[in-house]
Amino acid sequence: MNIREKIEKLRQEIEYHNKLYYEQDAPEIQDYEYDLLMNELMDLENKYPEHMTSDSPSQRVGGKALDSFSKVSFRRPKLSLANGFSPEDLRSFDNRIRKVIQDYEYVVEYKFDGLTVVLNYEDGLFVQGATRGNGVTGEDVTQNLKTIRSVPLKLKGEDNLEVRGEVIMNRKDFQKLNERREKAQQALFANPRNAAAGSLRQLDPKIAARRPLDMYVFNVEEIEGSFETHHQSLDYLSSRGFKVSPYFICKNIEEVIGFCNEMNEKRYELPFDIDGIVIKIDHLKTREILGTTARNPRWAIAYKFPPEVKETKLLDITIQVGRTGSLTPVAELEEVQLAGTKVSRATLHNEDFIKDKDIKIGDMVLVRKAGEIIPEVLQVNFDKRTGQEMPFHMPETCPTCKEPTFRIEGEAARKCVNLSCPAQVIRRIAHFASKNAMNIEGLGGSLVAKLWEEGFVKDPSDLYLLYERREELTKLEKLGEKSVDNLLQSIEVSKKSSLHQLIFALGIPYVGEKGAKNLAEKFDVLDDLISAPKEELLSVQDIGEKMADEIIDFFKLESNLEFVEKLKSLDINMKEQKKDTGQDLLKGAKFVVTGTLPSLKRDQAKELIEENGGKVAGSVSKKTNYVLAGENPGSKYEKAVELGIEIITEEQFLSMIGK
Ligand SMILES: NC(=O)c1ccc[n+]([C@@H]2O[C@H](COP(=O)([O-])OP(=O)(O)OC[C@H]3O[C@@H](n4cnc5c(N)ncnc54)[C@H](O)[C@@H]3O)[C@@H](O)[C@H]2O)c1
Ligand SMILES: [Zn+2]
Repeated sequence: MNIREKIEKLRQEIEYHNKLYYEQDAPEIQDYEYDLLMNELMDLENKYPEHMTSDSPSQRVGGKALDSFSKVSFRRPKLSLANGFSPEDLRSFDNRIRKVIQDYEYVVEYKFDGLTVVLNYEDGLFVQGATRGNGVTGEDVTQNLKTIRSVPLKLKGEDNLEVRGEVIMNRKDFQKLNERREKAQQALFANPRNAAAGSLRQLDPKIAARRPLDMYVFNVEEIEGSFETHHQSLDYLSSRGFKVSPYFICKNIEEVIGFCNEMNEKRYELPFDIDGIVIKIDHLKTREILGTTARNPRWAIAYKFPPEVKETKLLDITIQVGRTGSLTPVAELEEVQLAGTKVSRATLHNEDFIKDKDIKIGDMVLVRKAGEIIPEVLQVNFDKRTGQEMPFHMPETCPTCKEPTFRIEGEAARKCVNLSCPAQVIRRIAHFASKNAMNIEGLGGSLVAKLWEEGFVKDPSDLYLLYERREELTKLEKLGEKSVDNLLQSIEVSKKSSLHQLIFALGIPYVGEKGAKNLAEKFDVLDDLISAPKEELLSVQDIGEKMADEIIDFFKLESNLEFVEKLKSLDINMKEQKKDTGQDLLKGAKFVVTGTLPSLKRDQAKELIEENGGKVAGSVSKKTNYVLAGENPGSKYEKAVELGIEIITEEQFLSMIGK
């Protein structure tokens, strides 16, 4: 790979994670790992400025504002902060400032791990609040913000001002919310930050109102009148009724570093998550002298805490059998507090990992919270070896079904290939019922295990016969009449799930949610997928060799085909319900809506476009077919003229769709 390709690959990887984090509030990797990727990119771009592009993720802030919300344009861009990861980083930040000025003080604040919002007040009344979006355009979440008790609706005073702050969820509230969701068998939030972001960006304010959100303000963005220092402005906000970020004044960078180290130890004593400390120049005139780059102010830096690592004893290694039969070794640990929660188990990935790291039972090991929920063992502390530790070997037979296990050439995992292995069957059924698969509410792992143990289900298709045994079910421990009826009801409803849900539910190895969607787009009925030759599979978006082979192997198995036939006989939907888009008058046409239309609200115009099979984009590009423009259309209009894209009025638009 040459440098340009390497940079491009990093950018794509970062864009992928940006989408998950900013648009879906569901990251796959830990922030720390993301920050490492971003740093690598910025280093390469610094070293090879000839490969710098203005659309690189290193040059932009945040994600994109979703179309489902009204947009808010900011008068001044909402910048991000430069990051530092070590005392050295902080000292070089300080040196850069010292080259320009010599006399200054720092204010340090917690770096709240939540979602940035910008609030506007007119004559002391809260009028509008928005997420940061991409820093230039945010999402209007005023209604949801109004449900947060720490957001003052009326200030003590009739100010016109704009403030910036962070919406967060306190850790205790987060735990309670997840407990409730677990009971209701709903997907859990990975951490308080995602829970806060997901809640604030709910389309239904009633749902947002039920989520325990909190907010801290940390900056005055605009105000009539002026302050000398940042900390005075915070005191002022406090006097106006805002809940303001606590701050501490530091005389020099060594004091700052001391504070960062102290807070790194004590961060979990706070009721909310912080992911670092923000260090800012206090004097506002000094800030002006230092100025900003495209992305960050030069007068501030965010010190990010390293992920917490703890040492503990590895008591034992047990084996978990997954849905596809993979055996995963699990570390059973002496309980430790890690990242604010109690941890007593961690993943050891596979047998190569254990061998490479020379991990033995009885070792003292270092553990870290990786990914989002599951902690991992990093390494052994060899200094503490006593010689009493026991080597570990993966079992030759499956711990659940006792059948022999195998390791396939080129794969890391040892597998139990017995398709009727109870551990696998239970996990397969739970997967089949899960939210993004057939979405059978109320049917989680523990209930599936119980149904299996009591002989109610042997494979997922048996779920659809449960109604015949309603009486028996109501006698099961902890399952009253009401919950049995609810369960049967949601099983019935699940029969109508879309084809892509069904494909995902089948649990074909490597075919995730996205793959299933792409497949369902290409093959309208399941039988077409089953009989598709490899070339045809390869022509589907994002389906590569490996996935194509897995799909073919899956449908080669007689038992899988029988399973599909059984589902058919039970009346399970096998077709993709294409959204009924009326007459498809605008099929595939890409629209951008701009300006104030004479009669339609922007959302209404969007709805009409989509109902008729068209697509709506937020910005004008070469791919745009029509720009629907009203009064005061602004820069999108100019762009359309520049690119020679057809500009239409509301009247013309309405006649296109026959109205
Ligand atoms: N895990 C992932 O996949 C993924 C993907 C994208 C981004 N991220 C994470 O998102 C972050 C990047 O987002 P970012 O652009 O918001 O930058 P940032 O987190 O590096 O820092 C800037 C933000 O800090 C916030 N902040 C909190 N307390 C503050 C205070 N007291 N004063 C000033 N600002 C304060 C503000 O919202 C500000 O926008 C990184 O932490 C990154 O790791 C993670
Ligand atoms: Zn087994």
